[in-house]
Amino acid sequence: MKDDDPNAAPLLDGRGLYRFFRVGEDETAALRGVDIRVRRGETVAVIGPSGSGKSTLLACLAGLDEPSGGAVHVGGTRISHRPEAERSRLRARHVGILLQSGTLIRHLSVRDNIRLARAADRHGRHRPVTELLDQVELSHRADALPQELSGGELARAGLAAALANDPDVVLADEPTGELDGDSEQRVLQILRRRANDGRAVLLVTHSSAALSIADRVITLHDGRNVDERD
Ligand SMILES: Nc1ncnc2c1ncn2[C@@H]1O[C@H](COP(=O)(O)OP(=O)(O)OP(=O)(O)O)[C@@H](O)[C@H]1O
Repeated sequence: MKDDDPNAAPLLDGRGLYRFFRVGEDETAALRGVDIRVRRGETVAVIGPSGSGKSTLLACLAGLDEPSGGAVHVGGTRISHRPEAERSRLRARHVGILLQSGTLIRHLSVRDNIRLARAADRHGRHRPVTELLDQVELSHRADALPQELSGGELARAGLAAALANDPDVVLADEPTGELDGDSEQRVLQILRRRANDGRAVLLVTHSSAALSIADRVITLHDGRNVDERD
């Protein structure tokens, strides 16, 4: 099967995903049978109202959380329903994560944050730190601490760390949330290029600029996919 065959195995594959949360007597069904696939070369956006399950879905796809039912495969390997240590290892190998809250460690420089992200996958496809800094146009800020960066620089530093192991899949939760137009465009261009280079990108977003780089948009409502449009 060729990579450009629409039936080729997706790089990110979540099937029949359920996630229940129990708080006291109450049970919330955050996901109720979500199916999501992102193929090589694709950027897919997930939208939906507050509480529809977007963050829960992203956490399950990243192996940060376990679905109550269904299965997640990344790069052809099952990441769900494994011990935490194994999920961490697979995550470091296959997944780059960008969270709104940021993923950088405060007391480490941008350069050391990227090194740390690389070290998480001991045998991985490490990209040179200088190349990563260059790609996000932050070579001149390599020694800065995260809190010394502007919002746009911080987002790009997080992106460099997420790309450090050349992941098959990038999962991003509102990656351009607080950014002005120029910074937003720079981050989106890097993400779009990732997909064009044959990886897969999944974005949870409300931004129309971010939606414009997506090949497909998936809408969640009450923990279910309600439709899909190109
Ligand atoms: N750890 C948790 N414990 C209990 N309920 C949770 C937990 N995490 C999420 N939920 C519930 O699951 C549902 C989906 O939440 P989720 O955060 O995935 O939605 P979302 O679409 O990302 O929302 P938003 O756009 O507001 O961030 C909500 O009803 C939420 O209250």
